[in-house]
Amino acid sequence: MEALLEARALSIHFGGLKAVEKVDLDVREGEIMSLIGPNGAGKTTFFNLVSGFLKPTSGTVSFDGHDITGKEPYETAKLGLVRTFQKTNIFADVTVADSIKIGFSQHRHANIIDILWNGPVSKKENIETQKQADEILEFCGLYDWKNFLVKNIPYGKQRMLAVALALATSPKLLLLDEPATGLNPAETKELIDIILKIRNERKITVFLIEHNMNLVVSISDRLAVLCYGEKLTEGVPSEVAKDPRVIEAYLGRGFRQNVS
Ligand SMILES: Nc1ncnc2c1ncn2[C@@H]1O[C@H](COP(=O)(O)OP(=O)(O)OP(=O)(O)O)[C@@H](O)[C@H]1O
Repeated sequence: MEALLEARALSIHFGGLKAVEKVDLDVREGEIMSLIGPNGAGKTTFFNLVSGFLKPTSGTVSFDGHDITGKEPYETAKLGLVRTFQKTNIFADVTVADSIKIGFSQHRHANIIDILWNGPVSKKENIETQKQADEILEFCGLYDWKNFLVKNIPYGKQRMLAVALALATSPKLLLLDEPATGLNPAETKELIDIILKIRNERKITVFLIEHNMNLVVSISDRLAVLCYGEKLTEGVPSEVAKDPRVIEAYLGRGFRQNVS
């Protein structure tokens, strides 16, 4: 499998703090890869670096054959690298259906006159957008909530909406930052099924940060482990779980029990 995302010697220092230090990491096309590590290990900072929300102190990032080092988030998103955030950052006062339609708007071809007068290109696109929006809502288990205001749907559904919004942009690589945070067991199970479908049916590569070890181990093809900004190791979950350095990093956090 080819690497879709390649970080090489990627570093960022905040004053004296080496938040990410010389990390080499590949995410291969078609895989589900997880980035794990104790609190403060540098996981979110690493996501911010590869998605353009932070500029590296040194090192490079390439995505789908493009050097994206230091590029802005909208530029990486245009190339197909799209992320969600730990906290939901979605519009609260629009309906679920409308927020998804906003996600599709970047793909429209109708010009402004055509849109204002609902001309033939706009009409066709509206029908198409409606169809695609319904399909994504169905895919993410949100169809029954489509006419609710975002602020009135359960928290777990808001988290799924963030995933649906990212999917609406047709990404090649989806970065999910702690998608299971705050979800109950039933919602977590639903999330696992949806992540697997995103990769298996939509063929989208998934790279996630997650503290829920049962989730990580059950869906990931490979794991990379960060600790104090450095990559400790990477590999298939069963191997990583046996690595003494990983056990040491997680000592007292129940990592081994969760994966055996
Ligand atoms: N903008 C910033 N300025 C200064 N320090 C920062 C900044 N962003 C992150 N840090 C520090 O960098 C380190 C790594 O933080 P980061 O949030 O990436 O860790 P994490 O592995 O995602 O942690 P968690 O699992 O708790 O979310 C922490 O010590 C954090 O305080």
